[in-house]
Amino acid sequence: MKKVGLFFGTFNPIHIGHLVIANHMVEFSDLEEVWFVITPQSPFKVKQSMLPDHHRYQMVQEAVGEYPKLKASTIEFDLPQPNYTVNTLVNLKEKHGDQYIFSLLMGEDNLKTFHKWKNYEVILENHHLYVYPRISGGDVPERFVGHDHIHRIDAPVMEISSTFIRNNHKKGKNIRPLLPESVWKYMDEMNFYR
Ligand SMILES: Nc1ncnc2c1ncn2[C@@H]1O[C@H](COP(=O)(O)OP(=O)(O)OP(=O)(O)O)[C@@H](O)[C@H]1O
Ligand SMILES: O=C(O)c1ccc[n+]([C@@H]2O[C@H](COP(=O)([O-])O)[C@@H](O)[C@H]2O)c1
Repeated sequence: MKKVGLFFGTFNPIHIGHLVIANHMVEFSDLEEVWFVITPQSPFKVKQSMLPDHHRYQMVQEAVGEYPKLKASTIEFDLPQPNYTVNTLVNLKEKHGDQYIFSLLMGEDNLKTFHKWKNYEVILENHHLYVYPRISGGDVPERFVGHDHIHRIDAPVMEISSTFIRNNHKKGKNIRPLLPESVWKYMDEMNFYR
C-alpha cells in the first residue's frame, strides 16, 4: 500500500509555500506521494474572490507538472458543497482504499481550528495528520498536543499566503517570486485577481 498525504486547500492560487510543504513531505517523511485536493467550497470560507474550480485546478496542475510525486485531485468537484473533509475521505477510501493509505497535511493555522471540523474525531481516529509550522493567532487546543496521530513537522516557517498574493497583485505589486513561474504566467495571462 502506498502512503499518500492529502493536502486539502482552496489554492486560490497555489503558491510556493504549498509546493515547499508538499515537496518536503515526499522527500523527508514516509509519505510517497502528496495529492493536492482542490476544494470547491471550504466550510470556513466565503465564495467571494474565489476563482472557478477549474482555474484553481489548472494552476495546481501547472505547479506540480515537473514533480512526479505530487498530484492534483478533483475528487471534491463532484461532491456536495460545502466540502467536508470527512466525507471526501470516505469517498477516497471507497475508491482507492485497497491501494493507498491516506494521511492529511495541513498548516498549523488549520490545526488550531481542527476541533471545529465536521467529525474531526473520526478523521483523527482513522488518519494521521502532518502539521507544518505557520505563524497564526491562537493556540493549538490542548487535546491535540502530543496526540499520537498528530505529527509536527520540523521545518522553516514561511510567511506566504494566497490572500497576500491576491491583495498585492491587485495593488500592482510584483508577487512573481511567490508563485511557481508557470502559475504566475497563467495568472497574469488570464488577468486573475486584478
Ligand atoms: N505558508 C504556509 N505555511 C504553512 N502552511 C500553509 C502555508 N500556506 C498555506 N498553508 C496550508 O495549506 C493548506 C491550504 O491552504 P489554502 O489554500 O487555504 O492557502 P492559504 O495561503 O492559507 O490561502 P488564503 O490566504 O486564501 O486563506 C492549509 O492547510 C494551510 O494551513
Ligand atoms: O471538514 C470540515 O469541517 C472542514 C472545515 C474547514 C476546512 N476544511 C478543509 O481544510 C482545507 C483548508 O481550509 P481553508 O478554509 O483554510 O481553506 C479546505 O480545503 C477544506 O477542505 C474542512
